[in-house]
Amino acid sequence: MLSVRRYGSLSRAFVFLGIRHFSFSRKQHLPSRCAALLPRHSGNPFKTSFLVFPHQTGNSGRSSGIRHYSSSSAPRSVSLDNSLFYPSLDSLVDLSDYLKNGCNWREAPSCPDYVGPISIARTPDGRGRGLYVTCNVKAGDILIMNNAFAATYNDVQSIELYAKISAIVKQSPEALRKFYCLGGYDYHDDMEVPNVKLFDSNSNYKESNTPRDLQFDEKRIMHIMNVNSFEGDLYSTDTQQPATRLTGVWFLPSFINHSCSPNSSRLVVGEAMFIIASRDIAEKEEITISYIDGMFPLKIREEKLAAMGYGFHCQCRRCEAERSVQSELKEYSSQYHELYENAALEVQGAVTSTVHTHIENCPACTELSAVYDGILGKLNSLSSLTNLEKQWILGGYSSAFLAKWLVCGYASGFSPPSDFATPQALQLVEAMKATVPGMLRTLSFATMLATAAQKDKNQVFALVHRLIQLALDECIRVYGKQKFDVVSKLMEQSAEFVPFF
Ligand SMILES: C[S@@+](CC[C@H](N)C(=O)[O-])C[C@H]1O[C@@H](n2cnc3c(N)ncnc32)[C@H](O)[C@@H]1O
Repeated sequence: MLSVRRYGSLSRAFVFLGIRHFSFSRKQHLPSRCAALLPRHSGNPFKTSFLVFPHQTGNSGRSSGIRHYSSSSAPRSVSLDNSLFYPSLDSLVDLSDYLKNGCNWREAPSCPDYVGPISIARTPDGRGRGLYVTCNVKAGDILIMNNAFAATYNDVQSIELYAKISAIVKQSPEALRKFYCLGGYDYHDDMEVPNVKLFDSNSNYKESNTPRDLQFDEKRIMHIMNVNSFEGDLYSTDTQQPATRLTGVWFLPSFINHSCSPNSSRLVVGEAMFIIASRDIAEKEEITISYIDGMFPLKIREEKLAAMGYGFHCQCRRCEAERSVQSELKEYSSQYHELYENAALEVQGAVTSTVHTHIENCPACTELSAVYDGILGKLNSLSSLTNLEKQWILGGYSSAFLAKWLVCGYASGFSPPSDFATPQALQLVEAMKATVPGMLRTLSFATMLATAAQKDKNQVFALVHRLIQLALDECIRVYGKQKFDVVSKLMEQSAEFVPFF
């Protein structure tokens, strides 16, 4: 079955095909969500037999930005960066079978707790405490594997979660002590910075000055739970089964602050949360995750964060850069805002329909595509922004491109492929990776493009190669470094996911 979720008052439809992957975010406490089931699409035309990798000889064609490829400049043979495939997790836990078999949460392996090179420290700018890396780490490195302190299933109101937490902390002063370390009560007053080892079950760390006589305080516990819980959907490989919603509190991930251009991603395996570096992170840099789906323009991101009830105004570099040109982008931002929901419904219709939907019947997708072209032109003319800042803004408008691209793709059965794997599409993959790395949506888009491009013998080789590299690279940012056969299977599976929702 294809499950469709409507997202609170914004009525945004979220469609997942394949029912294999999960989405996981900070728990949203304000609007309630309901789930509905729709008939399953008769088949995914994007799913194809998977990529043949180019010969691994000669020079790498890896390039750093948005490029135009001409057949004369295209290298005829390339090598792939083998470091993308090395398994660094093997000694801790082997996720290979779980990942290759479609991430069925009911078959998730048990994962040990693991605390990587991290420390907790106060942020310099009033965001409370944060997590920092204590050495340079590489994209794909696992920073944390943390089993849930408490977790519940399909517990929309978190009533069971509260009961579970209460029972644990009433029984164990140690658990109460750790729980009270999380922010959420008397928040900005003399907030303690606990030693990270307190949360490392593999450490013998003992506190020298353990606070005494901590009292069970219902309000405080509820508040901490609300500020720190995550929720998301888990899927089984039985496509008739609706998603199961997991809600829980994980200690160390609770110290991670939000950024709209984060450097880490989350992966949930059973009840264990993995925090994976989704970029290279330098020693002493703060670890950040996105509490929301960050692939939206500023105004929508602000709305989403406000809806979560945290009450903070994001001042990350991406938000500040976008605010600095808000007046120049206003027209596009408002049009995007107006059109997005209808475009989402049109894409949803195209994906679920058993007959091909034509783009002429999708006015919102068509108009949104013009908004994308407009924003692209505007960004090119803005000299006050760096290339990276432009990519951040473009990444936020990615759905404006993807809506029409997907409808046309579904209508044509993805033929001829050269129509779809264009330098402009590649440019967007690069922007999405630069904006929120480690997103399944980007992996899926890059994989579809690479698969399509590869089918066309006339396609410029450098473009195909670059797309494959981007997809491989995104795969380790979503799932951590895995063996080559696992990465290959994950990429194949990712093509079943609709890269829009
Ligand atoms: C899950 S906690 C993160 C850890 C928290 N800083 C602490 O010291 O416990 C979420 C809270 O951190 C703060 N926070 C997280 N990201 C922020 C950001 N980008 N800007 C301002 N405050 C932020 C907000 O107060 C939010 O309610």
